[in-house]
Amino acid sequence: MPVPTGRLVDMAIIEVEGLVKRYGDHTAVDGVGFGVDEGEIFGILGPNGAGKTTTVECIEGLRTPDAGRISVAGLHPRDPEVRELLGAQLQESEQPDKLTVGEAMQLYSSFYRRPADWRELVHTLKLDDKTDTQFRRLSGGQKQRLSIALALVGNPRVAVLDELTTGLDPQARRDAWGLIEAIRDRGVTILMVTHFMEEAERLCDRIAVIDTGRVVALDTPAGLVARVDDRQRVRFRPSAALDPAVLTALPEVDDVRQAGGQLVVTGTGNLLLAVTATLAAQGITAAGLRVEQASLDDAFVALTGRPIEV
Ligand SMILES: Nc1ncnc2c1ncn2[C@@H]1O[C@H](COP(=O)(O)OP(=O)(O)OP(=O)(O)O)[C@@H](O)[C@H]1O
Repeated sequence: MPVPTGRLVDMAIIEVEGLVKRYGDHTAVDGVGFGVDEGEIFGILGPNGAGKTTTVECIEGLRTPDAGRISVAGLHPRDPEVRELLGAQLQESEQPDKLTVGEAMQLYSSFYRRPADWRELVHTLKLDDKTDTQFRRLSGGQKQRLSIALALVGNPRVAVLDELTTGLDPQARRDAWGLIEAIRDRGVTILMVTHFMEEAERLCDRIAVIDTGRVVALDTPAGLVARVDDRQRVRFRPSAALDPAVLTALPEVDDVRQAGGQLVVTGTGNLLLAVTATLAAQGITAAGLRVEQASLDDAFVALTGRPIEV
């Protein structure tokens, strides 16, 4: 009898097939499927309300799917063993106000058979000097770091991070990215939910783009961008007010966005010529005109028909 091969059989630590979850009449997750390989950082990227959190909550065993199949290391999400091998950082992870960092770490350690050394984790997450600090006195970045430490205290094989960097300032976000990479380097597989393109592009080995409850693409960041390789972006400051409809009417143009005082026009073909000719016909000059290559943002627009909204 042939031995089954292929990534899903050999390597996927999380397998999701045909996942459906409804809330009343609303189908929040509509047939989602993907496999997460051991050791990778796998991103679920999509706009607000796309069904990302619902998907990961089903994987974490927190919600019961209406249809489909999920396995975590070959186990059902509700299998008690999954609690030992999957560490979840929840989107809004609050702790009792008066609980200190050290108390929270000790409490969560007690839930697991083989907990990590919590003091070492606190050190890795740069919370050493906060072990006696109450939760309510932590900054936003410190609370986020504590939530990662709590997700890792059970020594999981898989960490699920949901919108970990939302609400953080740019420096704290970059620090969190470094931490996520450090966690992966410890051999932990990471499933992360994000709606930040830059974050997905920088961290993820592969990304499932989810829109209105469906996976619209699954690829490496470079693979997603390559799908829209012929796409370009023209950026400029118009010398006078310009109705974006004049540009969106052009066959070369897919999207026009205002970014500060600039217009950002995305499209294909001879986009630059089409835009500059239209501006000239309107008697408008374009200051600081730049042409840029496709990015993950463009791939997202191409895949979903609209920019991601944060
Ligand atoms: N408990 C619930 N009851 C009813 N509707 C819900 C519930 N949880 C989520 N929804 C709806 O299901 C859809 C998907 O929500 P979900 O939180 O999974 O999306 P998301 O992609 O994670 O978005 P966000 O980034 O805003 O968290 C949304 O329309 C949301 O309003």
